[in-house]
Amino acid sequence: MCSTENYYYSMTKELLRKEFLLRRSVLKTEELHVRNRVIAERALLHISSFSPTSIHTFLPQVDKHEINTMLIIGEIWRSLPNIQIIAPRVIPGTPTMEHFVITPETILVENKWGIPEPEPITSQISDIQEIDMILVPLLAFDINGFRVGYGGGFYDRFFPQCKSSAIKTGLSFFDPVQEIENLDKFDVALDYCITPYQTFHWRHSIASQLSGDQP
Ligand SMILES: Nc1nc2c(c(=O)[nH]1)N(C=O)[C@@H](CNc1ccc(C(=O)N[C@@H](CCC(=O)O)C(=O)O)cc1)CN2
Ligand SMILES: Nc1ncnc2c1ncn2[C@@H]1O[C@H](COP(=O)(O)OP(=O)(O)OP(=O)(O)O)[C@@H](O)[C@H]1O
Repeated sequence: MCSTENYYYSMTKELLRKEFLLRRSVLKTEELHVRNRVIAERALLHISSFSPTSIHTFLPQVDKHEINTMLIIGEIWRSLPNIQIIAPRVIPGTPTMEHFVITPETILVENKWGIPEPEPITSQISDIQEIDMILVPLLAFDINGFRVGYGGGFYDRFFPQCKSSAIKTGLSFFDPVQEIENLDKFDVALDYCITPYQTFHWRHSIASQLSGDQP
């Protein structure tokens, strides 16, 4: 796919949230379908290239036009069954997530924002130190790998709990912006970001871009 939507500007997190929530909300069903499919294909190639044993992923709010990670999860369950999938649950009233192993049998319940989460009593709690790769939700990201989410700070609290070798891979329907103006000391940069157009890579803090065909 080719992008005609490059954003060469610098904005605050608050403005980026508004702008990219809007851009996401106006994507038509067919466009969402195509972008989701291409991102899932790229993500599966990316995953295969690292042979992780354990992947953490958000569970999507598809009606809010989040990236449909169920396409990725379903394919892993079908063709890479040895990979353990872990999904988060927000501990109500806190800025913290807990994390559960999910299988096709896992009972999911919606939290107060409508986000599907593993039911905590019947699901198996996971060991965060086992996670090899994290598929990270975002609204916008910049060319240095910093991201903007819904503003809860959940992922910036979660990343330092993970082992340092865990690969943080963002998923985005859109290209990066030039700069997020108001980063703070808690912001943790991504290692990779997969868009429908290319896979960005910042491992070892060298901002580089892989060509479109590479995982
Ligand atoms: N699918 C999914 N799961 C995820 C995340 C995500 O981005 N996507 N999160 C990523 O961190 C965490 C949830 N983060 C959230 C942070 C703030 C608000 C929030 O403040 N919501 C507003 C309403 C937002 C709206 O619907 O426009 C509110 O409660 O007023 C919601 C979720 C954990 N699980
Ligand atoms: N590890 C942390 N310890 C304390 N405060 C934190 C930490 N991480 C983030 N915060 C604070 O949480 C608030 C929200 O952070 P930010 O705006 O970066 O959220 P976000 O990355 O958009 O949200 P999310 O990670 O949930 O998608 C900010 O005030 C930030 O300083």
